[in-house]
Amino acid sequence: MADQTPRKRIRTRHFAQAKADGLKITALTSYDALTAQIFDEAGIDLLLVGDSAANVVLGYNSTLPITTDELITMARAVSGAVTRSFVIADLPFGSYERSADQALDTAVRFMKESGASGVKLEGGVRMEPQIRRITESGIPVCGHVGFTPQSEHNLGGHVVQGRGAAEEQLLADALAVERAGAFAVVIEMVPADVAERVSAALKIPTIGIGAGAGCDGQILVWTDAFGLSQGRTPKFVRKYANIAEMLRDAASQYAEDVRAGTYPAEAETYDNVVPE
Ligand SMILES: Nc1nc(=O)c2c([nH]1)NC[C@@H]1CN(c3ccc(C(=O)N[C@@H](CCC(=O)O)C(=O)O)cc3)CN21
Ligand SMILES: CC(C)C(=O)C(=O)O
Ligand SMILES: [Mg+2]
Repeated sequence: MADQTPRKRIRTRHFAQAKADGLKITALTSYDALTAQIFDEAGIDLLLVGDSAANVVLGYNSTLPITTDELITMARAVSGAVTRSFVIADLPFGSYERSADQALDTAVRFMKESGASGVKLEGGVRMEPQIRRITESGIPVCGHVGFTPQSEHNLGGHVVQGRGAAEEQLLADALAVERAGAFAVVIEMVPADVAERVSAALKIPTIGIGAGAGCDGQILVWTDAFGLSQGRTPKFVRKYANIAEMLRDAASQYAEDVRAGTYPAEAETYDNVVPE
């Protein structure tokens, strides 16, 4: 979608317009002000303060433990750092499943306390009441269907969704998200032909992750795409940089200079002249 030319703040209507015009939507996760400002300057349309922060920031092995308070702090940092990107935050596991009321309470907290422009939650048909209640309260919602990491124990691990007979359920889930009023939907780890069919069937844009090029946009966890995540990354990740190597080299160079006494040099030191 839109190159960097218009610096006007992105709104939900721009995502609808992008789909109508056949312009791809660009999205990345962000968890702090430093990366948010850089991705905003780079022209990324949508920044997701994902519960993947549980994995890539906090070092947990699933997204389940991260809390609403923790994500709100990160969402506030990201929201405050952008001038153009549309910022949404994940509703964490346990903060919306019980009822539409619970979901609205959590979504309202994000809007009041973080300055994000919307929220994302996982689930299709089963989350229709939640999505409807939040959108009817004036809060943009992004859905998330296919592989939904908060349900990984129920899904039996990181497993591709929507294959074979499961294709119809996936389509039903995506249609439910649209019917409930969402402005977009993330489709995760689904065969490319299935995601393409869902994208064609929906009026709202689809944002794929491991769902092929037929989606209306793409999202990746930034630490995966730019080489900061440790260990093996999912098959769908393309590595655009090796930030981990750059940081390691910079840190060991610094340590070497300190040990050698070559840092700090005189120019990096204060003299003892009392100012007038
Ligand atoms: N760093 C990170 N990247 C992500 O894309 C991501 C997260 N964290 N946390 C939340 C969810 C979980 N997701 C994941 C996590 C693992 C696989 C994965 O390991 N996939 C394997 C195949 C399945 C397996 O063998 O476990 C793959 O090679 O694609 C995929 C998506 C996507 N999201
Ligand atoms: C992978 C994306 C879609 C996500 O939900 C996250 O980063 O938490
Ligand atoms: Mg998430």
